[in-house]
Amino acid sequence: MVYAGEKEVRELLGVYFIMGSANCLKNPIEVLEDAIKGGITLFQFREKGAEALHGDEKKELAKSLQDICRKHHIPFIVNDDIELAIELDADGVHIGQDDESASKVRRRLGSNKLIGVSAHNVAQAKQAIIDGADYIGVGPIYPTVTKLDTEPVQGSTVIQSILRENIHIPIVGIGGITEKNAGDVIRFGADGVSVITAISHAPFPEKAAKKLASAVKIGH
Ligand SMILES: Cc1ncc(COP(=O)(O)OP(=O)(O)O)c(N)n1
Ligand SMILES: Cc1ncsc1CCOP(=O)(O)O
Ligand SMILES: [Mg+2]
Repeated sequence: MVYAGEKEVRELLGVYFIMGSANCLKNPIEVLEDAIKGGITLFQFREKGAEALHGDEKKELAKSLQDICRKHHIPFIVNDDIELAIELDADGVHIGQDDESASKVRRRLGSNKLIGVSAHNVAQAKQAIIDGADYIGVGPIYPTVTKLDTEPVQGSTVIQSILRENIHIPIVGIGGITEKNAGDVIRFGADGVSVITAISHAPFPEKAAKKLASAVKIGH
């Protein structure tokens, strides 16, 4: 998939669903299919944590989820695992400050893949641009129980300081985002919201994704 540019990336970030097998209360394939029906715009495969799959099992799940994404024209992003992303010809990767450097990843993936970088302050946002990132993930905006090793909760502060400095890069908020606060995250200045629990733990993931999509639309 080749990305036309920044406007398209901002639109793709709208409702960015992140999931691995450990996050799901039911079959991840069903969860993803429901989330797509509900209107997610981007998907990240994040197979992480004590219960996560490894090796061939991880790859097989990734391929099944990628097939569903392809069928519905939803870009498929891989978290952390650059080798897997290259092997599957994924649409992109998301990396954090402790992962492989974004500039190296850009050189490895070439110019037509989407690269997201986690940024926790203005300096990291500026560096992400220099390194060739297409978007930054900023968070945790609210308290989250999904990731234990996070930076302190930021609320609106980091997004607003990035915007105040006129740093120009698509931004997605992450951490503790629900249908109730998603609109606020957009009003802080984010282009979209990324969620794990709000969709993967919802009794009806399709409904949850629909409500998030509508909150994001209203927030804009
Ligand atoms: C969209 C998005 N934003 C931030 C993150 C977090 O990445 P990272 O800091 O590398 O932490 P892990 O997800 O790897 O535990 C993300 N995955 N996606
Ligand atoms: C991966 C990640 N990075 C910062 S917070 C977070 C977890 C977000 O999960 P949830 O939407 O369940 O709070
Ligand atoms: Mg990471």
